[in-house]
Amino acid sequence: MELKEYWSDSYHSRDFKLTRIGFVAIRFRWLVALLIIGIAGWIAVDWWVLDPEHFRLLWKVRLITGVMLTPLLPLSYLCKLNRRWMILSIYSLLGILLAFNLVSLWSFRDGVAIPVGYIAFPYFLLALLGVLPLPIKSGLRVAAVITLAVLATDYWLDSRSLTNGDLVDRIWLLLAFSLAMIWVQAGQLRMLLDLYRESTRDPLTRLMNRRLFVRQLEQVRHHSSPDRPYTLILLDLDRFKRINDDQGHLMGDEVLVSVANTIMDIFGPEAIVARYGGEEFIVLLPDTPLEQGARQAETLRLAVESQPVENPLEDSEVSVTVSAGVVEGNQDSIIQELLRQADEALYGAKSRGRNCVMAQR
Ligand SMILES: Nc1nc2c(ncn2[C@@H]2O[C@H](COP(=O)(O)OP(=O)(O)OP(=O)(O)O)[C@@H](O)[C@H]2O)c(=O)[nH]1
Repeated sequence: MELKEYWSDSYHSRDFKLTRIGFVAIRFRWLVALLIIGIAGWIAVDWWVLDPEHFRLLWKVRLITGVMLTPLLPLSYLCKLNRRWMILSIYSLLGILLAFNLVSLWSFRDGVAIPVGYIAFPYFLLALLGVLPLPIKSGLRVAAVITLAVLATDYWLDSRSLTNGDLVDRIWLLLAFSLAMIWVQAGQLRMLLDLYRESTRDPLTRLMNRRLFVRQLEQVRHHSSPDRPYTLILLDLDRFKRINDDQGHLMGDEVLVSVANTIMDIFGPEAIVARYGGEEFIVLLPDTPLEQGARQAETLRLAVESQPVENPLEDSEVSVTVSAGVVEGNQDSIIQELLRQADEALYGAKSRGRNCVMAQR
């Protein structure tokens, strides 16, 4: 994982962004549910610990806070749909909890000793938010909002008694808890990204796997229009079994990696390339009509044919060729049907003697 991926989600792929938001939504929902139970349940502790006057006010404050948190539960289902809902949900949670913190501390303005549970609440909140897999930039924003709100509350309520020493002590504690929260959040993010990559990448070629490819294809189909079709190219290495049998599986693997690199070089960053199966690759060219896609497939075929792959173990090289089936899709295409047509076109190319491209409408 690169450093910039820890920093901001603008460096994450669209698919991972959606996956992460889905995880945040689930954890957020659990967090809200636990907070509702915890804040309301704490009434029992208050009944035991507080004098009747404070208890009479604070049980109502706790109940109102619990009621205000409740709409966040259905909101968490919307927050898995896009980032804006997620940000709105998290900051609504912060707003409600910081208001709870303000009102409960204000209720002790008469000089009565504040129970430690109330003093520790913002630090407890920072610790809890560590469960969300947020990038550092988002974590810093959350920490800044909590820190500023807590310092403003302290200043407003304690302005007469807040000495420089107190202030430094509180800032130091908030900083320490904020750093711990960001550290845990970054760890969660890393774990999620590692698992995501493991489950969506082919370990040999590092291309995306079929599962992720089909999801990407569905996205491209969804956003295409009749005047902006897309092209699908299904590629299969010719007589690959022979390479494995004659030169060994290690050389077979070398060939697969080499062809994957050639595909990436020829089609460039706009193309969506995946390892579709053992010696099959698939390329999705958004905004590309069939004729243009077929021309690019032919360029690739020539490139693979002209670049023998060197054997890493001995001083020899092996010639490789590919066959390709090319089809065009639009918004109305059924994904499984499109893939079947591409397979049919590829079969046609193999039947014509291999090392050729077959385009099919
Ligand atoms: N080295 C290596 N071989 C693989 C891998 N995945 C699949 N294969 C091999 O790919 C070969 C595919 O062989 P076939 O399906 O018979 O196809 P082919 O020999 O390419 O023949 P045509 O497709 O008809 O041109 C099999 O021998 C598999 O063992 C892999 O990850 N590494």
